[in-house]
Amino acid sequence: ARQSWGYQDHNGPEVWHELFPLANGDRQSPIAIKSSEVKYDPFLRPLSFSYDLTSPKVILNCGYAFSIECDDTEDRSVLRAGPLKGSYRLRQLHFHWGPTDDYGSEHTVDGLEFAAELHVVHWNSEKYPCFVDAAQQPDGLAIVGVLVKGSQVAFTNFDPSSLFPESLDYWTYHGSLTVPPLLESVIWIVLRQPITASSEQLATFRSLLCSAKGEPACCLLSNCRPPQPLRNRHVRAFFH
Ligand SMILES: CCOC(=O)CCc1ccc(S(N)(=O)=O)cc1
Ligand SMILES: [Zn+2]
Repeated sequence: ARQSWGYQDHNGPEVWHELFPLANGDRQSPIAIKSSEVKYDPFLRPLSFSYDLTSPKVILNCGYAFSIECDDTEDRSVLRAGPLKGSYRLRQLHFHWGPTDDYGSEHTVDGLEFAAELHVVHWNSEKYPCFVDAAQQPDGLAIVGVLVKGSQVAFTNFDPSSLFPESLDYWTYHGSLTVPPLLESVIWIVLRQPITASSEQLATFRSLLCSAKGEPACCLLSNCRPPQPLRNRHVRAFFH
């Protein structure tokens, strides 16, 4: 089916509310993180993850990005601890980027926009039977956001933690999917330290097509949603 929404003027983030009223919800993502306004929470624990190299199955164009889809029929690749209660099962990972290396991340830090952003998506497999059910619940999903800045980088394996920076310091807040259906079911864990990608890698992101087969080729030059109102939310920091 043709995508009802996208990132162009006629179907982009500014008009998503017409089809998805949750766009104006009270826990939307991404947000602009202001490090002076975050609050250190001593009860937050370090992140704990264990990823099985055989979990990733396919890489595909999901319309709003390219995503690496994982086998989530059993608890082989999970994220635990951090701000979470229980364990969250790896579902997929994907990136967001912009039309140039100057911006493209979804979360911003102190007004700083990064070249891109990696999202590693997990669902609460202790409380819910599947991803789609979990995606409807306020504590259903846990997504690790990794900021990507432009430059040279080498990474060689599928293990998502190979894309994590050396420091696992993070901010956390309650938010939503950043693309329709914009479900407000996400506990966001945004790592403070960015990773790096080369300009060529970022240009390759932009070569992904958002047009359907047989249609004139149209490149997905940008797939980042701007920051949304914080409303009545606090961002907590794992680090001082
Ligand atoms: C219930 C069906 O919902 C989906 O398929 C959503 C998939 C989906 C997962 C995560 C994200 S993000 N950018 O917030 O990490 C967006 C979309
Ligand atoms: Zn995403």
